[in-house]
Amino acid sequence: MLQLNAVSRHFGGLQVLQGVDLDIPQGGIFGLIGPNGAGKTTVFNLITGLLPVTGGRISFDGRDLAGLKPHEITRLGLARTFQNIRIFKEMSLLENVMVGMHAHLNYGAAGLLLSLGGFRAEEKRARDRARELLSWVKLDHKAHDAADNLSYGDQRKLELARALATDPRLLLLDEPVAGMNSTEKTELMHEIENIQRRGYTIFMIEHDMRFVMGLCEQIAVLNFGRIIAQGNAEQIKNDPQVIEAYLGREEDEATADEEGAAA
Ligand SMILES: Nc1ncnc2c1ncn2[C@@H]1O[C@H](COP(=O)(O)OP(=O)(O)OP(=O)(O)O)[C@@H](O)[C@H]1O
Repeated sequence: MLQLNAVSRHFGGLQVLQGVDLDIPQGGIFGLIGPNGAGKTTVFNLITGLLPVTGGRISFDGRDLAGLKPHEITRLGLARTFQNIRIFKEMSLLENVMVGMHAHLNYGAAGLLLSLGGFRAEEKRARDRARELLSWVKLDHKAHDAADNLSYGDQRKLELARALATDPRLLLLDEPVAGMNSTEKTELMHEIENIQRRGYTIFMIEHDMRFVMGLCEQIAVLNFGRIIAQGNAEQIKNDPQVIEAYLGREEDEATADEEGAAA
């Protein structure tokens, strides 16, 4: 569904991605992991058109995305959430999701929110759909609350509902469980599985190993801008290069923390 072929990106002299090949198959849940600064968010920024590639090719359903603007890529059926939450805190949850829909309606978000007369029928459809999407992440009972009042975990879920509002076929999630407690993580795991069962393809970046390993059928590992391994959870856990580059580093940090605490 989504293919990256020999993709590279540099920022001045800093080579952040080199020869990245990825193939995200339709219908699955695919994970991208790697140490801090490996280049994961840059991969999403290139896919969604926020940054141009400096080499290689990205295609979605066989269509080259080069030169397309972010909103044009969204219209092709590709949506994302961000590592840093980007919701409108002064708006209700329902309004936040409805704003996400405006790319697919015939008039702008402002008209939608002001309930301009001739748009009532379409507005009702949008509202019903927004409420349905909120129910997918178990937030429909808070539809009229201000987004500002949500816990951090619920704000992440709201972002997910808003991304779904653009009617994507592929959903990119950038660290969906960052800041969530373990109950929230378990709930989100089920909600993402249900979203996948509804026919969506999911591609996520996530640091939480239990979450990634529990949810993703395929996982790719990025280290210093290169894909060093790809496989299922079992293969990734046992890959010596991954252990060295990623899991090993965590153990080093844990050991250092223990030593620090003991000192
Ligand atoms: N717009 C930019 N300009 C300059 N350097 C950038 C830019 N975006 C990212 N970088 C650099 O590229 C490298 C990779 O960053 P990126 O955010 O893609 O990593 P990441 O794997 O997502 O990290 P993390 O897990 O910490 O979020 C970092 O060294 C970062 O400083």
